[in-house]
Amino acid sequence: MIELVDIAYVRSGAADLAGAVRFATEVVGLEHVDGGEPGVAHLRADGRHHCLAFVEGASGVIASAFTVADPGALALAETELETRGFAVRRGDPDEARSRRVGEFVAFDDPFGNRIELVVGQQTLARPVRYGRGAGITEFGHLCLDAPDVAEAHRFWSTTFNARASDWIGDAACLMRIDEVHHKLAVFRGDRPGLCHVNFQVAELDDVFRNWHHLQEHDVVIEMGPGRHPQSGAVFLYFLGPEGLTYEYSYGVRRITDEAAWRPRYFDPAERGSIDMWLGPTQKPVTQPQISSPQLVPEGIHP
Ligand SMILES: CC(C)c1ccc(C(=O)O)c(O)c1O
Ligand SMILES: [Fe+2]
Repeated sequence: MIELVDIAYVRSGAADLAGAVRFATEVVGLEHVDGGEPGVAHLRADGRHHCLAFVEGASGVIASAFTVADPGALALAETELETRGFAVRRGDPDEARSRRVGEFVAFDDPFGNRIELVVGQQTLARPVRYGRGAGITEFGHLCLDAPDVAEAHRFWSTTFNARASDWIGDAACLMRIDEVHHKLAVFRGDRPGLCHVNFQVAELDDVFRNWHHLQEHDVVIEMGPGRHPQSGAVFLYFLGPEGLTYEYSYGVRRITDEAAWRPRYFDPAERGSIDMWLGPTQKPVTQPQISSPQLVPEGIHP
């Protein structure tokens, strides 16, 4: 079994790179870390060098990345995935540099979501220079689409150390890799893609201040403010450029007594199963996976 230590980043294609960066900084509140790399923009939320990278090109998610402990663990993960029949590709040094990691490997999950496993993700020592005072404290979780959520859970919990924290019937599974209620979620969707990226905020007030800010900037609010009964977090989902859905949330549960926790099964048909405040709910817009069937380096897709 491969041990995921943390989430690392999401890498997304942006047809309008400047527009995607403007939104991520001025509206969402992330920092643009100027790496002097033409066509690539890195956005920072916490100690990580970046948790979101936009790459100029077709819109769509390129990869979602997780950290493993060290180069030895990465080599073992590579072998383990190959043994399980996955095609695995080692990133080359230029690609690793662009991701600000020491090494990485890429593979597709059984549903076609491109996943990268990384080691040596760069940390920046200086405080984050947030684009605005949204109250962001950290990159909270990422949510992928898959047509069969139970099968996705089986994959993530047998190949990796992900554990189901809660289920929303066959519509979604929220999985933890540490004490945080979930750092990975899977939502039922016909095609592979990124359902949303989540940023935690410091205070309940931040969620509501951000709600007003988004409305003043004519941003499409997809859901919320509301409260998820699963993590207990107060949430707000909104749609950014390039079809990327962002979520702010405050107050996510921590599961500190691992042995005592039992996943709960919420009925998606019950009003309140997604929002305890009974607001209107809908599936967030998914950013489709850019198809790269051959696991070849970026830029040389046939
Ligand atoms: C609607 C999605 C899958 C969802 C459900 C619950 C939580 C939570 O408990 O925090 C989320 O963050 C979600 O994204
Ligand atoms: Fe979420």
